[in-house]
Amino acid sequence: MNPTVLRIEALTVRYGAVTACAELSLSIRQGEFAVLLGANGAGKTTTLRAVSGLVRPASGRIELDGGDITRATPARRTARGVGHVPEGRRILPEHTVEENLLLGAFARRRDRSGVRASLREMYDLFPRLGERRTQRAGTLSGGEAQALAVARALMSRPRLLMLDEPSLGLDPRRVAEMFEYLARLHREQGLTVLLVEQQARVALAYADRGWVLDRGTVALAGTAAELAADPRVRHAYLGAPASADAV
Ligand SMILES: Nc1ncnc2c1ncn2[C@@H]1O[C@H](COP(=O)(O)OP(=O)(O)OP(=O)(O)O)[C@@H](O)[C@H]1O
Repeated sequence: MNPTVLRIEALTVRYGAVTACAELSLSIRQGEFAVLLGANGAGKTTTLRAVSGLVRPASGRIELDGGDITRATPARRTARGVGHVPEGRRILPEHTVEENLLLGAFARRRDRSGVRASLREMYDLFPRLGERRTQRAGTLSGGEAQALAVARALMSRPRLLMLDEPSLGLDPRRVAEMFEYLARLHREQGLTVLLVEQQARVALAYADRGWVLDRGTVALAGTAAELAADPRVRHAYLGAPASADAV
């Protein structure tokens, strides 16, 4: 069995009086493609933010490759292999495509030849970014901007790539392309992926397994096939009528 890349133990995160994660525990093994599902406000985004160090947990523990990162700075976590594509992409519109990519490799900046090689890899993977490398990122289309956000996270050579709603604002064809691309990275490079996605059908088609969060805690866990067949998931996230599940 592959080693555990990410372990979250009894994570509690509060925003004032709101408890966003309530003793949440889950773990992901190397090379898994995992998905977090759940209604709005279930705590999915907060879980990713806690792993990348953007929110401070009230209690609990987060481990990466067996090492405690609960109190590490976000930069330290990036250097240790946490890649995060936040909701809304957060690319720098005034900077060029290439400058955005180089920012993703900031922790590796001394390895100039390695960074150059990664840039070439990204332009091979996303030829449109190569064509536009001297263009301001603000001029990219929605699909290209999403590709840039993913490529920027990959420039840090993450052990774990977390993506928050990567399908947001993309048309169905681009969503399929992006998932195909992630699946290829996962298959060919063994990249470990943790995805938050509202489009449960497409996410479960690509993921190995997942969790459904409810009020900050894991309500259901299973393989992607088990979740896709579960009446509660089918009804709440896959658009199946409740009556069809009653039999
Ligand atoms: N910055 C914040 N300040 C106060 N409350 C917040 C903040 N961010 C999130 N929350 C609250 O924490 C809870 C969990 O939110 P979170 O964004 O993690 O859920 P989510 O499952 O990602 O939902 P969505 O799909 O809507 O992004 C919600 O009740 C939300 O209103």
